[in-house]
Amino acid sequence: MAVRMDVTPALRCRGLRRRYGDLIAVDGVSFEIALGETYGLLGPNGAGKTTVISMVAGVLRADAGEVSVAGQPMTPRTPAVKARIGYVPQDVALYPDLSGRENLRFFARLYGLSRAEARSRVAEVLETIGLAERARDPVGEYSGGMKRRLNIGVGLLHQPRLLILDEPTVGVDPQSRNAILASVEALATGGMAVLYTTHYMEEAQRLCDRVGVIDNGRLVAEGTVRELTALVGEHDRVVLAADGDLPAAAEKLRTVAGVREVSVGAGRLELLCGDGRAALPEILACLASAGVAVRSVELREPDLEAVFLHLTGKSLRD
Ligand SMILES: Nc1ncnc2c1ncn2[C@@H]1O[C@H](COP(=O)(O)OP(=O)(O)OP(=O)(O)O)[C@@H](O)[C@H]1O
Repeated sequence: MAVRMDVTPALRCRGLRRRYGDLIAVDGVSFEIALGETYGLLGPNGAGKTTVISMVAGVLRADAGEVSVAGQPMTPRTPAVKARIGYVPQDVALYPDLSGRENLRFFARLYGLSRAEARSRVAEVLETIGLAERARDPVGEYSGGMKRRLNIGVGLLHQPRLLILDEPTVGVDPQSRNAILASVEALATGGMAVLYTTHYMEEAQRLCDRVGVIDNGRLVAEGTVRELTALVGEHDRVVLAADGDLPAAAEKLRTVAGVREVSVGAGRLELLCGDGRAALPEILACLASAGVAVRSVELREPDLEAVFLHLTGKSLRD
């Protein structure tokens, strides 16, 4: 007998729409997140990421569209569905005079955990967010990044199946940024579905199993990083700083297998290759035989920045 797999997604959104006055902030957004999957919404400031996830989290009414969590439709009358979600907004709402542990205990009790449950759950969460050692200090003395981490901890207290994070690393120091990324990775490995918004393509590349590229309120592409970079033609760029007769060397390089284009600048050669890594040994041998001294080599593989530029004609960065 065939085994039936449960393929109900952790989250399904269909046709989400929202306008603010004349501005259509979100214009028919649909996507799904599987159990244990980390899905990134990647787009520049103002693309509509916060509006999408506020609707997903049930804190903003959609003008149209549907959200279901683990197969259950979400409506204002389904608090049990909301309870499966941990939503971590950009704004931090914590009590500065209370310690990190006291803040978490307060929210745990608010979520209805018993005193004993709260104590053990708070201890677990402090480990997950890497703040156990600072748990006794008042939150007013925390760095911005530590406050962000504690905010994520609040979203984890009730053990949600789906964690929604809205640009959790914006304005955060590098140490906290790393701690946040590592926590998300650990949670995903533990089976949590994660919806992560960011305008940092490095974060999307590191964390996300699949990425939805959002611009002007629309999803313009979706897929794994590999699938998305294939959209731009999968050309690697090899940039060499070199001394010698570069125009003559460029002529020779054009005959090397895998090299598609060669351009020459002052002390610099730039090559487009199908697979830069594979072509590199022959490129270097060719340059050596042409009497060119190579000072540095840089291999740039296509990234999500290139994908975004390709799809929208704009840069992700401001
Ligand atoms: N309450 C509001 N009233 C009017 N316009 C709004 C409101 N909230 C958002 N907008 C507008 O809707 C669009 C989408 O905003 P949103 O915050 O969802 O984008 P975002 O991708 O999350 O950007 P950011 O990275 O800056 O948070 C923007 O043009 C924004 O100015």
